Amino acid sequence: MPVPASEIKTFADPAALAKGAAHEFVLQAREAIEARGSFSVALSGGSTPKALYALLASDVYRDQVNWERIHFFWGDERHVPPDDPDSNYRMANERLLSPLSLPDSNIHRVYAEEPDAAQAASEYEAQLRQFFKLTGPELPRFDLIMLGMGPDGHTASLFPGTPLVHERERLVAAPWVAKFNTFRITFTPPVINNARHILFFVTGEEKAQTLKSVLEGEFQPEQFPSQIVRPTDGTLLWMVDEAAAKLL
Ligand SMILES: O=C(O)[C@H](O)[C@@H](O)[C@H](O)[C@H](O)COP(=O)(O)O
Repeated sequence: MPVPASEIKTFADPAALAKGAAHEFVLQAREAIEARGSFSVALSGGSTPKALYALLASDVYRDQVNWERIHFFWGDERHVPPDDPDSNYRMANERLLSPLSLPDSNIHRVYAEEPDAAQAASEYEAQLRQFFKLTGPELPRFDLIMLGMGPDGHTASLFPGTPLVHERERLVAAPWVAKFNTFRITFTPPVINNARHILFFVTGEEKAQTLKSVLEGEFQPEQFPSQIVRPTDGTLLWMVDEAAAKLL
C-alpha cells in the first residue's frame, strides 16, 4: 500500500532538508516539553543527519529549545567504542551534544564498547525500561525517532533478510550484519512503531529506486526493512530531497 503523499515532504537539496528537519525537531521538542515537561528523541546515525545536528547546535537554533529537557538516545549503534570514527554516538556528540554541553544525564548512549554485542543490546534495553519506567510488556514511547534509509532499504540496523522485521518481544537486538562483517545494536520495530513521531531523512540519487520501492512498491519488509516502519499511534514523515525523490 503506497505511502500517502501527506507523509512525504520533498526538499530541493540536503541543505534545505536539514533546515526543514531542524524546524520540525524544534517544533516537536517544544510541543513535548510544553505538554509533558520533556522530549525523548532517538537519533539516527550515518551521514545524512550530520548537517542537521550541526544546525541544531548553531546560533540559529540553540536558543530555540530548552535542551536540558531533552533526552537523547540512539535508534542504532555500531559495535564499536564511543570514540571510534564509526560510532553514531561520536558523530552526534561532536556535532550536537558536546557543543550544547548537555548534562550526562540527558545522554543515553549504547555501551557498544561491550565486547559481547548481545550484552550491549540487553543493557540498552534495560536503560530504556528504566528511563520509561516500564515494569511489564509495555513499550517505550519516544516523542521522536529519527531514521535514515540505506540504498539497500535498511533502516536503523534492520538490514535486508533480517528476521528482526518480525520481532515482537525484544526492544533492542544485536544482529550480525554480514555485509559489514560486524554486529550492530538496534531498536526493533515495536519500539520504532510506538513512537509519537517518526522522521525519515533520505537524500541522494543513489537511493531513488529503493525509495520508490519502499514507498510505492509491494509490502516486502524482509527485502526492504524500512517498510516495517508504520507508527501504531503516531505520525510518520519522510523528509527527502529531490534527487532521492526523482522516481516518485
Ligand atoms: O548506523 C547507521 O548507519 C544508521 O543508523 C543507518 O540506518 C543509516 O541511517 C542509513 O544507513 C543511512 O545512512 P546515510 O545517512 O549515511 O546514507
